[in-house]
Amino acid sequence: MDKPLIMTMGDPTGVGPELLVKALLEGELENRARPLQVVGDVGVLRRAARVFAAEVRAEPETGGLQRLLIGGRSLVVRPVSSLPADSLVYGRPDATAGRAMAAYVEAAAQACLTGEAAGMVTCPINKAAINAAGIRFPGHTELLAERCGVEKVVMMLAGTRLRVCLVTTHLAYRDVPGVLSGAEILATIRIVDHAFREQFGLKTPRLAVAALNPHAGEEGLFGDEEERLILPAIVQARDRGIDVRGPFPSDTLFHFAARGDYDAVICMYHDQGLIPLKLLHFDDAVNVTLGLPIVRTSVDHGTAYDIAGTGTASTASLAAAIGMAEQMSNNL
Ligand SMILES: NC(=O)C1=CN([C@@H]2O[C@H](COP(=O)(O)OP(=O)(O)OC[C@H]3O[C@@H](n4cnc5c(N)ncnc54)[C@H](O)[C@@H]3O)[C@@H](O)[C@H]2O)C=CC1
Ligand SMILES: NCC(=O)COP(=O)(O)O
Repeated sequence: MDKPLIMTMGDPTGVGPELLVKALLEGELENRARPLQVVGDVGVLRRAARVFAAEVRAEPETGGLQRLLIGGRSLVVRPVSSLPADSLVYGRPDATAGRAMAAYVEAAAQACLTGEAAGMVTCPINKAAINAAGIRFPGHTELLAERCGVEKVVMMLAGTRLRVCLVTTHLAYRDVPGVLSGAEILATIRIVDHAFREQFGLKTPRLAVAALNPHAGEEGLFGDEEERLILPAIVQARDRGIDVRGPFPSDTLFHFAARGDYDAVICMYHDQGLIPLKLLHFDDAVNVTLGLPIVRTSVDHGTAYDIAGTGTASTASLAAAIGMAEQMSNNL
């Protein structure tokens, strides 16, 4: 049988569990290229089913798995926690919930690393809660890099019109200039170029690099990172045969990328890339970790506490993340 894709349930107090149930009830998890499994918590998924007034029946399954029939549709679950589902409060994850959401990620990564699973698709976690549980990572991206033994990975958020790839990820804005280096920028460009060729089938990816400062530094008047760090990295990448241009002022670059001039924009920091991306693709973008030895995609959004438990969260990003994981796992 085809290896499964594993979906992690995410924060039990966020929208992750109900998104999985909603996608199941919408038929989104059926007739996929690969079988799907959820790593999570049966009690929490039962609670999520109640949001949609869906009946749940449990059926025996082998190999430590459990099969839930939710509204008549089948979901295979790897139970990793047994949280007191009915006393969890939406938007209030404690350290126990933090430990559980990290354990889902660890279990899925392990299944991918041992070759048992073809890839993983993650639902959102709360970074503060996993840290409260003593798991010192700012996000999936960094945790997975460490667990896979990879020094550098790249967070990419991808929509049909725009893809953004980040040189730096989860850190305070004031720390960005100090962390940026020519080596990090070059490594990011190389990982993106390699992943596009090998995993996304682009023969010659066309990459653009965003400047850090207004007007790309205005000849040094507003900062020198462009001349000192970004341009030398681009020159080195071009010497290696990569089609990469820039640094371009970022106020105009995303417009040109979104109209199709480039396959991806290399961005210096999180919000530089995610603001234009979410403006265009709030519902349906996918978060992908490039440079891992395993396939990992994710929804592009967070735990959405303001609507958790209402059943209104959109499943579009989850569906797109599953689709992209299927595509990437076929290219392994
Ligand atoms: N991959 C991950 O694990 C991610 C986790 N987070 C975590 O999520 C938590 C909340 O982050 P926020 O910045 O508030 O972002 P958020 O994405 O959770 O919410 C921002 C706004 O978008 C709406 N929204 C989010 N997803 C939606 C969906 N599927 N359908 C309809 N509306 C949706 C929310 O209701 C909210 O109004 C934080 O703890 C953060 O660390 C955030 C992003 C990614
Ligand atoms: N905003 C995107 C984001 O924070 C993704 O974080 P993660 O995938 O590393 O958990």
